[in-house]
Amino acid sequence: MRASLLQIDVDPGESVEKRRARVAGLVREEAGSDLVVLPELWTVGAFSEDLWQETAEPLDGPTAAAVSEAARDAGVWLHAGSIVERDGADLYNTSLLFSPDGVLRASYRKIHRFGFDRGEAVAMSGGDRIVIAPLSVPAPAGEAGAGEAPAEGEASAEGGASPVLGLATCYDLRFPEQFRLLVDAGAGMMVVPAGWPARRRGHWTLLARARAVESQAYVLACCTAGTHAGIEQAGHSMVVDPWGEVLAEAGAGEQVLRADIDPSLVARTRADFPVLRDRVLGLPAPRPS
Ligand SMILES: O=C(O)CCC(=O)C(=O)O
Repeated sequence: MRASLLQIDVDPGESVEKRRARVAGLVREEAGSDLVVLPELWTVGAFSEDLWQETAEPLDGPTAAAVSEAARDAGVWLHAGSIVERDGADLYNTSLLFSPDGVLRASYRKIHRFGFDRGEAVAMSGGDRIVIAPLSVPAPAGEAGAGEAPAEGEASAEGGASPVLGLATCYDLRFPEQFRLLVDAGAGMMVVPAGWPARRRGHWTLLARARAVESQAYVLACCTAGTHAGIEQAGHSMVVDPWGEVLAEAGAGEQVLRADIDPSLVARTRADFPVLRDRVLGLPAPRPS
């Protein structure tokens, strides 16, 4: 299957409305891809907290409307990055996943809020549940044949695939326990939209690979580019395979990053090098010495 990561420049000189329309156009240009991924808070910026209240929207707000239409026009699965979601008095950093018919199939509220005692950590509420979402990707033209439904995460008898996505957002990448829960829930392809600062780019690329190796899963890590609210963004979106190999890596600026992915590699890696099987769970706490 083909994945396209859209590393969007969140330029403060471009209005939210203009960027929404521009990005919807970029999604349409990815017709032929199977999964398109957008970064975290690409409409307003992951550090533009002064804009969050006025631009917050419900799950069926203007951003969802624009990108679901684009997903339908392009016929792609779309992980639309995240929006500032308003739910009553609360704001959440919420990711949205649309199927190729434009229907919202999953949403995920970022669990770990960044900023310590500032920014997102105080302005937003945190999610309280992990989210996985199965995808079904058709076989490329000419490879279709009669067959059974595919096992999760594996190639189907029709030549299609049904990877299970595990959803996480930016700062979540620092918390391996969340990824272990996603693995246990059946995920084999972690999708991580981000607005990660350039100052810690080394952590971003290292942690994306670490989560792939320890989860024996694909990691699709899609960051923003440019500078907003005075914070230069890391860019360097990556597609990492279950062995930790970087299949594709973007530069620092706005870019469309494409990679061909074989979802069946997840099951094969886990069978050939079955490290997840050797986990020792439920160890007692250390005794005081
Ligand atoms: O963990 C980091 O260094 C960056 C996290 C971040 O920028 C975010 O979650 O928005």
